[in-house]
This record gives sequence, C-alpha cells and structure tokens, in this order.
Amino acid sequence: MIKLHQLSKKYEKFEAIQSVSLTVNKGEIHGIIGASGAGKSTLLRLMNLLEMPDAGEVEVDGQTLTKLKSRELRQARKSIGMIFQHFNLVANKTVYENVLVSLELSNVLRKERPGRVMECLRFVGLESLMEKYPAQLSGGQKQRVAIARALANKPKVLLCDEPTSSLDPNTTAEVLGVLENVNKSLGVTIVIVSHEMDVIKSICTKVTVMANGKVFETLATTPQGIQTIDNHPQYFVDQLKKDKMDHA
Ligand SMILES: Nc1ncnc2c1ncn2[C@@H]1O[C@H](COP(=O)(O)OP(=O)(O)OP(=O)(O)O)[C@@H](O)[C@H]1O
Repeated sequence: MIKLHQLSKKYEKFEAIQSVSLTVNKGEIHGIIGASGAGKSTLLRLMNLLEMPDAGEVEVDGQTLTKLKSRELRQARKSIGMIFQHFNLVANKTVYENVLVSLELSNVLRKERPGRVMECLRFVGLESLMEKYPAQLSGGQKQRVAIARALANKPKVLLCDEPTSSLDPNTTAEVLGVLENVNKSLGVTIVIVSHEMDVIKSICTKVTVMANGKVFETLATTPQGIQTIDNHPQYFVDQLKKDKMDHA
C-alpha cells in the first residue's frame, strides 16, 4: 500500500531522514516508534508529501506521489487521511462543520455531503455532539472528530501522528479502539507514529523502530489488546500507596 524507496530529507545540513526504504502492506496497522528526534514524524509527513523529500520515491496505492503534478497530487491525497496529536480542528466550526470542510475541499457533490458527514460521525460515535464546538469537547472526543474528518473522503490509508499523546490512559484506549475499528471494519491501512510503547504494542501488527533518521528494524508483532485502567479515585490512591511501599 505504501512503498518508500531510499527517501532522504535534510533540514539545512541536518539529515533528518537518511535513505529510508520501507513497505507498509495493505490492511496493516503499522507502528513507528523511536526516541525523540529519530525522524518518526518527518517520515510520516513524507508519506503524503506534507514534507517533500530531497531524494527518493513515495508510492501510495500504486501511484508514485513524487512524480505527480500538483493537481494529480491533490487528487491522490484524498485517499490518504491524517490525524495529529493536537487534533487541528477549526475552533469556530461545529463538530458537523469540521467534518463537512473536508468534503467541501474535495468538491464532493453538495447533496451527498450531509449524509456522508453523519455516516462518519456515527462511525466514531459522535452524532449526538454534532452541534458542539471543539472547546466543548474532551480530548478523546476531539480526536474522534478528527478521525471522522479524516474518513470523510473514504481514504485507503490513515496516517496518525502521535494520536494519543495528549490523552489520559482511558481516553487513549477509546481512541485506539476507534482506530482499530477503522482498520478492521473499513479495511483502512493505518500508520501510527508514537513514542508510547503500550500504544504501539496494543494494536500494531507490524512495527518499525527508527533511530537517527534510519530504520533500525521492522518486525511483525501480535497486537496485545487495548488496556484500560480503573478510573475510580481509590485506584489512584492505592497505586500511590503501593509505589510508596515499593520504595520503602
Ligand atoms: N521543519 C523542520 N526544520 C528543522 N528541523 C526539523 C524540522 N522538522 C524536524 N526537524 C528535525 O528533524 C529531526 C527529526 O524530527 P522528527 O519530528 O521527525 O522526530 P521524531 O522522531 O518525530 O521526534 P518527536 O518524538 O520528538 O516528535 C529532529 O532533530 C528535528 O529537530
């Protein structure tokens, strides 16, 4: 589904990505993990040419993006959705309007838009919040709006840049559940950049470890399942007391 061939990217003289080749197969949930500065986000942004490589090729769904003219690239990008750590929602638009924007931008027929927006909101379980504004939502709800917006154009690939890094453990679990559902029931291939090992282990079927702008290793993994924690205040008290005893 995604093939990167000897990709390189420099910022001034700094080589952020150094001749990286990587294949993401159709249907995978492919994790990318590594230390801060390893090049994970840059590599993800190269997959839809949000960053242009200095050298190498990017192929997505059989099309070599790096060879396309700007109009063709805009068309090809419709099959690549993206979500971000800080959600990137439009603050003065409602949940409904935030999803609608992506259909307006891609010139979907006007009469088809309302049905498609509602379909996406239903998928992420947010129909009842369609009139709310982003500031009225929790972090998990905001990320679900962003997922609905990314799904609006029926992408084949969803790129996720630290999608749960601003969220608490249970909200992380909620968002990971939605992403797993996007993969399983819609057949969307997912690439997820995270520095959180638990996130990567929970849903990924393949993981690439990056270091210093290079692929250190890519390995197949068995998803361990999504963990939730007890949200009851006594749980936190018990954990704090346990830690104190462990260090006594
Ligand atoms: N637009 C930019 N201009 C200059 N340097 C950049 C730019 N984007 C990234 N870099 C540098 O490239 C390197 C890789 O950055 P990148 O964000 O891809 O790493 P990362 O592995 O995602 O790290 P983190 O987990 O901290 O986000 C870093 O040293 C970063 O400072």
